[in-house]
Amino acid sequence: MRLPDSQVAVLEAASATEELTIERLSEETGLKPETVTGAAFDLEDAGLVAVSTAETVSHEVSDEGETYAEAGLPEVRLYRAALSAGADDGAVSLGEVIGAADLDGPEVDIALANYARKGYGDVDSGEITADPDADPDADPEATALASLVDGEEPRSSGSRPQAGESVEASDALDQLVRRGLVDRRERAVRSVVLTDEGVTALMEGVEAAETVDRLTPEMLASGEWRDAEFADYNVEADAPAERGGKVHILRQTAERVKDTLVGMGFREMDGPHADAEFWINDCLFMPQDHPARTHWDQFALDVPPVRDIPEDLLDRVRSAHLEGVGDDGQGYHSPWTEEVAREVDLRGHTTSLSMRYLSGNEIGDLEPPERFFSVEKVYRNDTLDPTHLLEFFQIEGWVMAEDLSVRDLMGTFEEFYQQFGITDLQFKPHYNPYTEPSFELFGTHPETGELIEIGNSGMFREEVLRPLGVECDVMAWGLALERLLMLMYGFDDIRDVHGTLCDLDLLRNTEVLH
Ligand SMILES: N[C@@H](Cc1ccccc1)C(=O)O
Repeated sequence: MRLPDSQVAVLEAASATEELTIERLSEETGLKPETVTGAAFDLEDAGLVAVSTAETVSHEVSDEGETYAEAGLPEVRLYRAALSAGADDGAVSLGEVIGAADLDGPEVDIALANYARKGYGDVDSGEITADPDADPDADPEATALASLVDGEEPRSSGSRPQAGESVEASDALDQLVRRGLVDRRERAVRSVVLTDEGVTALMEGVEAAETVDRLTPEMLASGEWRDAEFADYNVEADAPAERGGKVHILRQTAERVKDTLVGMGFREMDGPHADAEFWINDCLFMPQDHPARTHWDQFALDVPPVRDIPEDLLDRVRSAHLEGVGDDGQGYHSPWTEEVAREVDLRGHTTSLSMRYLSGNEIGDLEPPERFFSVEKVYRNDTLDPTHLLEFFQIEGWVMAEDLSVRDLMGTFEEFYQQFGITDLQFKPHYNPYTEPSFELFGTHPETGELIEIGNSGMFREEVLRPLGVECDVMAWGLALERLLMLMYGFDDIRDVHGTLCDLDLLRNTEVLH
């Protein structure tokens, strides 16, 4: 890494374990404090050091304070002289004592102003008395002044006493400030510590760039700027990354899927997430004792049963289950009750929406040709693993037309997936209670090369279509949006995009192209 000299010097002088003040770094680098501060902030911008600021108060003895520290405070000198003159026994002449104390000019007023205040004695009508119990050696102001002159800070901050410091010492210091014997300075002390990145940079090696990256007041003052070679302004330098909010890639891809299907002439379906088992299962000719209907697979809700199921449709579906459809149709020889049909589950697939639309229940009776889709959430009580969550987005779709064949179904998938760059679809014969024939769809994972199941499909059977009142053919499917995403972006664990384990970099950096 190449950095301007001052930054290299500060980086090398800084510690990873101890915060060093600008002053200390200035001593160590031989650079001016302002230069160190500027370099420290630049290094902080680059993430190599952290700069912290503490407000501190310091005290400095003024010239007058220095004089008194040496000669004694005027009031103390007055007291000693008064004692020598016997003022502890009775009032003596003030003039004499002042002369003996060697006070002149303003010192006289200062001595008199502080003498009585500090309990050394009284001054009245040209005479002075001294309190024999007063102890000039213990004068708090003199003590505080002496320790400041010795370079000790009697206290560290503020005008209030700090822990471990007497009120007396704090008051004494305030008095000294008020008397102009001590100057109080409040300032911000900045400290610098290396960050992990800074340590890494040092280990990898930093070099001083020969060029100057900024004009400083010192360079202007010294004329050094005339010979300096200035670094080019680097418009490609890394700027701090700004991350705004972003629509989740799953949502973005869902939108793209919707656009694609709309482009293929489909209309969107909409409907309840919690629905009657009737729409989720019974219309689909799933026997009421079908394993996927148990609560192991679908989430059952403990809510009142659904009432508004069209009676005639209910009768036709019941009859399909019990007696079958058509002259040689066979129903299931298993029990079927309306109570079960009216129970409410979280939908395990959005084929419930297809049933609602195909039955004419949503937007009235439909005439072929028709195409509908939805990209919506479904819920299953699956065991969590890299390809299963308790909920996922299903791309539901169907085409209603005269004389449809499996070729139409395959051709539709090829056209759809091609728009997402997936051209190696494989079809496997499958079984669904509601479609015949049925196919599972597979795609190859771009990273692992594994075949991944991406959907399920088929031609709805008579037992489904006749009770719904549909006379022509309907081909249909349910595809997993998350699996499509896996093939598009190459991640191999669904939990990378969903939930607490999600891969934030993947979510931040993946571009969904429309
Ligand atoms: N409902 C099926 C998908 C599907 C829909 C329509 C016809 C065929 C299959 C599933 O969830 O897997």
